[in-house]
Parts: sequence; C-alpha cells; structure tokens
Amino acid sequence: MNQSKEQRILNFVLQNAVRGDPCSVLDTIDKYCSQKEWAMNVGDEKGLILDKTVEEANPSVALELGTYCGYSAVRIARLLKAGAYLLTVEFNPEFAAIAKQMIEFAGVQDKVKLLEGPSEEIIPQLKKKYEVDTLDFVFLDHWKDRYTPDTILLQECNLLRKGSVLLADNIIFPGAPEFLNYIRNNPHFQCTNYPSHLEYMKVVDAMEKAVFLG
Ligand SMILES: CCCNc1ncnc2c1ncn2[C@@H]1O[C@H](/C=C/CNC(=O)c2cc(-c3ccc(F)cc3)cc(O)c2O)[C@@H](O)[C@H]1O
Ligand SMILES: [Mg+2]
Repeated sequence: MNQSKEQRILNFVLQNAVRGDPCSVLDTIDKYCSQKEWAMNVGDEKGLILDKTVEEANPSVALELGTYCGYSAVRIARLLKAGAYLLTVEFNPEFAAIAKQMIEFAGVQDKVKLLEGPSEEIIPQLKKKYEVDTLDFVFLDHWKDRYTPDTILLQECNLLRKGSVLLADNIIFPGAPEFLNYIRNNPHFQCTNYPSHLEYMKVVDAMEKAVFLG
C-alpha cells in the first residue's frame, strides 16, 4: 500500500534530521515541504510569529488544536520552560501516529501530551481527566470552522484566565472569517493581527492573537 505524504515527511525527518534536536527536525520538515511536497505545517515564516508569541506568554500549560504531523508541537515544546507542558489534540489516528514519532524523534516527548480525539470531546475533559486548571496559551490550527465553537467551549469550561493568549493560524488563507468576526467584536478579547504568508508559498496569510481579558 503506497505511503501517505505525512509518512513520507516523517521518513525524510528520520533519515535526515538529528535525533533529539528540535530545530533540525523543524528545518528538515521545512526543507521537504518547500522543495518536495507542500504540507499544512505552520512553517518557518509564521513559525517565527508563533515563537515570539509563545516566548512572550511563557506558558506553564499550553494547548494546541490540530497536531497534524507535529511540526508546531515540536516548535512550541522546544520553547517551554522546565516543568511546562503542551497538550496537543489530534483526531485522525494516522496523523496522531506520525506526530507521536515526530515528537519523540525531536526529543520533546517529556513536554508534550498528545491527546487523540476530537477537540469538542477533549476540551470538556481537560479539567477533570487531564488535571488542567487554566490554559496560558492556545494555538488554533485545526478545521477553520471549528475555531469559534472551540473558543466558546474553552470559555464555557472555564479554561481561560485573565491574560490567556490564543493564537490562530490561517486568518487569511484558507481564512477563518467567522472566527475573526467573533473574536474582534468580543469585548472579552484584545486582538492583534500579524500579517505573514502561507507556509512555503508567496500567498498572503496572517495570524491573529487574542488575549482573554477575563
Ligand atoms: C471534529 C473537528 C474539529 N476538531 C478536531 N479535533 C482534533 N483534530 C482536528 C479537529 N479538526 C481538525 N483536526 C486535525 O487538525 C488538522 C487539520 C488542520 C486544518 N488545517 C487546514 O485546513 C489548513 C489548510 C491550509 C491550506 C492552505 C492552502 C491550500 F491551498 C490548502 C490548504 C493551510 C493551513 O495552514 C492549514 O492549517 C488535521 O490533522 C486534522 O486531523
Ligand atoms: Mg495552519
């Protein structure tokens, strides 16, 4: 049975990156996806915006919605302080299996907990089952029409606190117009737009940061 694109990306990392070196894993994925096969990783350009936002938030507990191959999980985890951790949610079992191997090869597995299942089921379990109090940072990069319902769900589950930082990918392309309208017109969030480009392309894209005001 011929391999998936995601399996080819993982194999290229296993054969070309340095085990235990997160930056080498990120660079290797970026190299493969810009030169051989495009894939929907946040990428190097928007990755810098992600880096700066994570460093500024300096989270103890971070959440990612939409692990895919684990590129942004590795990107976020490599910046976390001692004792801090990332919960990343992925409902496609093939992608979850790829991401698990990617995270382990990068050597950040002690900082990452990969939760397999749909976000709308996992989010309500975070407090009781995963012993989360509140989330300091949330990266939204899953189905674009799920950004708004999941942001509402995070609030309903009391998972946000004054100062919690949300960062959403793909505000322009593929676009998340309904989320943008929701979050920018919501007095409980302070929003900032970060213009950029679609991963590995010259197409315009952007990220939106939304700080919860409590
Ligand atoms: C039940 C659905 C909602 N809950 C969910 N819970 C857990 N995981 C979920 C998920 N939704 C989606 N996922 C997973 O997130 C990932 C989906 C991401 C969706 N992202 C995109 O569509 C996307 C798409 C593009 C894109 C850009 C240009 C283009 F021509 C084509 C695509 C670029 C991006 O940066 C993107 O992020 C997958 O791994 C999927 O299995
Ligand atoms: Mg994306």
